[in-house]
Amino acid sequence: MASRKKPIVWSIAGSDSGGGAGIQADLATFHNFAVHGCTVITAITAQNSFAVGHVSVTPRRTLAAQINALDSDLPADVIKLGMLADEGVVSMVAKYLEGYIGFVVCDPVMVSTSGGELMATGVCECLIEKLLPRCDLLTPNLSEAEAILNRKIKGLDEIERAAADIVALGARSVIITGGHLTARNNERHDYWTDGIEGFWLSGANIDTLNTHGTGCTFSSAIAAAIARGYDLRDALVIAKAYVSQGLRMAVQLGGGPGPVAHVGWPQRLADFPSFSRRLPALGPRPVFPSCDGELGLYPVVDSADWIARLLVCGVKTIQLRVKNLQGEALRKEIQRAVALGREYNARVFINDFWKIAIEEQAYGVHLGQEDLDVADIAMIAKAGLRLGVSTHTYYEVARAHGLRPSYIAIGPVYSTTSKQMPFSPQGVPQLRRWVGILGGDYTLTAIGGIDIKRAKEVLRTGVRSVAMISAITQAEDPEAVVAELMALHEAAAT
Ligand SMILES: Cc1ncc(COP(=O)(O)OP(=O)(O)O)c(N)n1
Ligand SMILES: Cc1ncsc1CCOP(=O)(O)O
Repeated sequence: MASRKKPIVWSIAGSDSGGGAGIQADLATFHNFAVHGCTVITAITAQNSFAVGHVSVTPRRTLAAQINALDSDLPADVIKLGMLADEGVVSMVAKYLEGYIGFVVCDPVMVSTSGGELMATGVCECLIEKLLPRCDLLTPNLSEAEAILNRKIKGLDEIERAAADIVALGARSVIITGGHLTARNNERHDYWTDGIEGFWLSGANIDTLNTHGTGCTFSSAIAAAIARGYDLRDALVIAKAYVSQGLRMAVQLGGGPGPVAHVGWPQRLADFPSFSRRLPALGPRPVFPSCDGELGLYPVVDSADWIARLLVCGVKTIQLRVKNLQGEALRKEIQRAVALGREYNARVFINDFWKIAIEEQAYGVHLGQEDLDVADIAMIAKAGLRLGVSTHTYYEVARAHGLRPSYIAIGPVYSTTSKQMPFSPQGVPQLRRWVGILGGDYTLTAIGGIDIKRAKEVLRTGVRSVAMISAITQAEDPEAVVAELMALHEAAAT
């Protein structure tokens, strides 16, 4: 028998006869994420787009039989919890989870979009006491967060406190979704925290009445992405993009709010959220100048001598990436690099040292994700420097997108020996996907393990720039390699 490769996700939730939410939305989502969905149906609801007419909670024996049937044959990689209806269901699920070691996402479903009660009174306390401590992630909307905390949350400014308080009740982490909170800068903002770290995901404010199944779809998309091996932060970004896409494409099917659409992996940048550590300020973001066209071949080198050597060859984009100089020696190296850039009319980016780059009026700076924690981004923009940002994952792209930089670097495409990397190579298919999502809005460059042979396949993805260290700096004849690489870039551009 073939071994199983497809991850299994269970949905323990209620059936929505209208097909827009509950188990039905979860299975549609699992299908789009190419995971196998198993179901434990906690209740049968008779509902349409107007109202929940009837709720029949699954008898205990039937509930237990479903769990046992799956547990013995189709064990879950991830479990998603939705409508848990009453205390008996919550208790039985909590008991099962005591022995379960996988990831648990809980959407604390309380009220349907049409206003119908989906959780009996008093069950919330039971959920907090018995289930919260076993939830890796809770995904309440505003009213669910208020019910859990038993207090009103008065707006975006109170969300961080509320999320921390929910974590203090026992959940490992929480994301409060912002669909019912006021929009800011025409975006909706979700906040995640595990009580130590926190971040905001801000996505387009989509004006639609067809929001039925949003919470179910969001939580099941997170569960599916985790089962597919994504880190939680990536899973949140992907799931938010999936829901935004679903809201944008949703159509009204009955007389009331229509269901969120389930139309595959998100593809459009407009659906992707941006990621930021703080709630985005009101008003416009800092603006960075463009790179004046495609970057082309982009050597990353560790000295001004290398810059001089490669600019003579006609290279038009280059980065000074110095790791072993400081003080006056560092400043002198940067000054020389900037002067060479002016002399050869080339784009010289300075890695890491953004303050000196500003003082020396460099063409641009390149920052990694850790640098973003400490750099004064507004100051770089105000000084008129270009900004390039490294990205390795979905959430890092979401973070870069929040800054609207001059270019985004995507890597590592292949494994690299030039830098210790906590990330697996993204591969050419994922690079192609990034080109599809980002290419219309951002100047891009691909980096990591690329040599002449690989550059051909990398350029075939549509990316118009390849950044490299070792293939150039460790070549026997760097000038010849650069000439060949520049020719490849030119051919790809025509
Ligand atoms: C074009 C380009 N892409 C990525 C990087 C990596 O930058 P960073 O993440 O800051 O890591 P270090 O270069 O500092 O090791 C880069 N330098 N250039
Ligand atoms: C700095 C950096 N960031 C992502 S991959 C990488 C190293 C690229 O070096 P090489 O081209 O030698 O693989």
